[in-house]
Amino acid sequence: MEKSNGQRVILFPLPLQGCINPMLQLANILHSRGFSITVIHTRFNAPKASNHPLFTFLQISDGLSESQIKDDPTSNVMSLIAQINVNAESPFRDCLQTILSQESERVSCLIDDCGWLFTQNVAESLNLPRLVLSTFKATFLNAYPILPRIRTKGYLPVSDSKAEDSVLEFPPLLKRDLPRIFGEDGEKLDPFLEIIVDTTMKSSGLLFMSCEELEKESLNLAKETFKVPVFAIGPFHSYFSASSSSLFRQDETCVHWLDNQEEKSVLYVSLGSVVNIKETEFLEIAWGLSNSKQSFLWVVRPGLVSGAEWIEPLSEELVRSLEEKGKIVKWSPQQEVLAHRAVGGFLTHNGWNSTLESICEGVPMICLPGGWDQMLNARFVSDVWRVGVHLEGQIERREIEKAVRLLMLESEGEKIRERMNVLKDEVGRSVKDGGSSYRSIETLTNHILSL
Ligand SMILES: O=c1ccn([C@@H]2O[C@H](COP(=O)(O)OP(=O)(O)O[C@H]3O[C@H](CO)[C@@H](O)[C@H](O)[C@H]3O)[C@@H](O)[C@H]2O)c(=O)[nH]1
Repeated sequence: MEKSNGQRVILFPLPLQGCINPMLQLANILHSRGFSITVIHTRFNAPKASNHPLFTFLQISDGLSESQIKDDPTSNVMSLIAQINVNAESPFRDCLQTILSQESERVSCLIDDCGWLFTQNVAESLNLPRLVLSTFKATFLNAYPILPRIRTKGYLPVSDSKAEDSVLEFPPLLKRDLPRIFGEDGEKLDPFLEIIVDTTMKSSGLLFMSCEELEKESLNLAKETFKVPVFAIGPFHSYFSASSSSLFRQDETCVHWLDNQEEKSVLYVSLGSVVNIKETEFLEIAWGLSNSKQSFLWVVRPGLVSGAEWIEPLSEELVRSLEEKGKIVKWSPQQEVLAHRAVGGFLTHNGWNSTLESICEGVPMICLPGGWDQMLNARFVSDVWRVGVHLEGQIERREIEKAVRLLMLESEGEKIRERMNVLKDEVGRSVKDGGSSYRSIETLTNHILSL
């Protein structure tokens, strides 16, 4: 850490793994620039304070009952976040007020997730500047003001003949991606989107875990759309690993298992912390992996398969065949896995963190997005950067086997890998001394000090 600058920043992540990881990376970045850090967090999905001894952690009530928390909370993330957004406002205000009245250091600002709906009002009422962290790609947040229009424009439902058409308002999205962005009750999103756009425009700045090398135009557009200073400060994964903020116990045995595998021979498979799949889809993935005859490390998060505790839908015969070439774990130290010399591909749901981590480690992808921003990230991976193969939603054993073999064995896979190495180097330069994100962090530091 640089010498303390005598100022404190308060951070407030949304209680989801994909939002906690970038917020704690931001905490590390700011701490290295001399800021003291306080993290306010809910009881649900509380980060492990003991992994971050340099920061102060304060827990507030989220108003969720024990049964709500036990009852697979990821099964409806939207409704969960909506509830916490109501329940946590008053405890958050009390907590912030107490910090401001007791803190000996100057509190320069609050930085919280764009998914919090009440924080801008609370911060304003306490005269505290607020900055917003988007844990999505800038291109996706830029679409928030126009998503309601796209939904009602007549693109939905999407006919087969139009599925491959581009969504002109939202490139590089294809019309076939839209149903999985809006889900069944897309109109319910509108009020949230409106509040997020409004509160972001009232904020003192907008941060992205991204860099100019990945999305210069979108970052410029974000400045125009939200009319606030924009800082692209990532991806800092190689400096501050996301592993330290893992909410689940990471199975370290998979790293020892990887140690015994050949260079770039293993496909890593993980669908992140939120996506749920049907049992039939789970079995298709299992057969696809088994039939591909490639080695794999597969994260099956308890709760991933709807209606199942873990891997019980797999027959003994299928487990035996899977174990010949692969290993299944409940949760992995993902960054360490992606950085391992034995890993040669990543079958992913394209959450923004997983997508960035894969790029940082130069691992080409097979895209199986579940919904929301993942649809857009997957299009960038397959159609724009061309560093992955898109399954186009076909969770079907032959398609999976074909994609795995293409990526891991064929010359087309080799070309994808070469492009990924180029992208990895470009993105890697952004966070090095003098790179675009490095400079953006300097500007951000000065901005915070000037608030
Ligand atoms: O076995 C595992 C699997 C994942 N991870 C980590 O968990 C995070 C997962 O984040 P992400 O890839 O973004 O996926 P989600 O957990 O699904 O993230 C949610 O939040 C993201 C950021 O807002 C969005 O991009 C996603 O669509 C949304 O589902 C990453 O840092 C991974 O390294 C592990 O440590 N071990």
